[in-house]
Amino acid sequence: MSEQSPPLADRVEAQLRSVRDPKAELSVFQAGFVEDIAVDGRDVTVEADLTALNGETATGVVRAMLQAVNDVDGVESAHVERVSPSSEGRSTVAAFDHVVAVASAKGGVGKSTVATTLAAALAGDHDVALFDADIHGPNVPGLLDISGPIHSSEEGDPLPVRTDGLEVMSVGLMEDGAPLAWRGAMAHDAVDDLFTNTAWRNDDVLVLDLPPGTGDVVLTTLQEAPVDGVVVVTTPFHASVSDTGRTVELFRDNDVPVLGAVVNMAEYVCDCCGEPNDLFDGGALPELDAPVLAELPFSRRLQATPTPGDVPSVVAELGAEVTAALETAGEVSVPEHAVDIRGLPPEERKRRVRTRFTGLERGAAFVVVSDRDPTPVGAFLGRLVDEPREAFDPFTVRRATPSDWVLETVRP
Ligand SMILES: Nc1ncnc2c1ncn2[C@@H]1O[C@H](COP(=O)(O)OP(=O)(O)OP(=O)(O)O)[C@@H](O)[C@H]1O
Repeated sequence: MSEQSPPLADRVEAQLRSVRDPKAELSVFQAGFVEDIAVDGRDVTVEADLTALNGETATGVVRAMLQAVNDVDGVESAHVERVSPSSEGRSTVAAFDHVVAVASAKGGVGKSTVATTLAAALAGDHDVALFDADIHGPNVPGLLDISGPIHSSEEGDPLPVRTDGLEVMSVGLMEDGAPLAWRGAMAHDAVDDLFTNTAWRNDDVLVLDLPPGTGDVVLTTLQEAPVDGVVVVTTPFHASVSDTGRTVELFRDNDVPVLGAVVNMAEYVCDCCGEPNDLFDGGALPELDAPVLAELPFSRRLQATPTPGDVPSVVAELGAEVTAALETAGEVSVPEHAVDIRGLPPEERKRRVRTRFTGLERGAAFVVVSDRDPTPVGAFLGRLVDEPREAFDPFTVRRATPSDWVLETVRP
């Protein structure tokens, strides 16, 4: 605060405490909006960072602040200057403890609804950020009832919009609605730029709302970002579940761990009689090779703007399931007979593989768990038993987590 005229500055500050953040019911100080109060004679300038508020709300808060300052005895002129915060102390994607992506095989199944309500559920216990990577249909701002523009920090980094402690970034927050007109590389570069440079303050969990489908943008994002796992959203409709099954397979083939599935619009509970009704009459559904994390009903409550930390119980349960899945997503279950060479020096890796493999009977299963791609181990195994690589059948290598690979074969 300025050193000039402390008594007037104190009175201005006291008066400003009556101005509230209309969304959070906090004073503008508690909400962290007031950066500085400068008093020059009878002129007062309040510096305020209102980047967390949408345009209309911010204008209302500025008006209320001006009114409050003007009401203070001794003030001749009042000004409110909007300032940008600094990126200092903020982090980028790499800083998050967990990154969870929400995907769907097709559009319109409720992917963005699941992403936003999941973020709101997790926000009860964590500092959560939500990134809307859906270039052509960025629905997240609408679902959360927030709007842009996106502000930049003093360093020029894009700042997320804050709503009840949840941080949100979306191309849909850009002022002129440009994303809808973007195509291909331009759109991809814009999202990439936002994804890489957004200066987050929250750093526990980042929820990523992916575009629908399994196009290049989706796969590249999943492979480039430090994603712990994906939640896939489907409706309980035969074709939707089959498509989702293929999506799960594709993610696994591309080394993306799948945390589980959300079956959305599972049933509709009648407002009048409370009777649950199926919305889709598809008979028996195909098996999904992923655990079902939640079955969400079709409900008007799920169409309403979610409140971070205060979500319907079915969504809170989804949050708990995802939290539990994230805890184990970084772990790979090592079969008892596997050779675990993670973290070992090169010579020790070779020694363990040699000892175990040469001790096996023909036809016995052999499994290696490694912290790097163990494909070259195939040639080493061949030399050990003087067999060509083709003699190893089956021979599979899969990336079980972002940092664990599993090699499975049989001694020829
Ligand atoms: N469980 C539900 N109960 C009631 N309405 C729902 C539910 N899930 C989704 N909706 C509604 O369905 C519409 C589409 O949902 P949403 O935008 O989440 O789908 P999406 O899969 O993200 O779509 P897109 O493919 O456009 O990204 C929205 O109006 C949303 O409010």
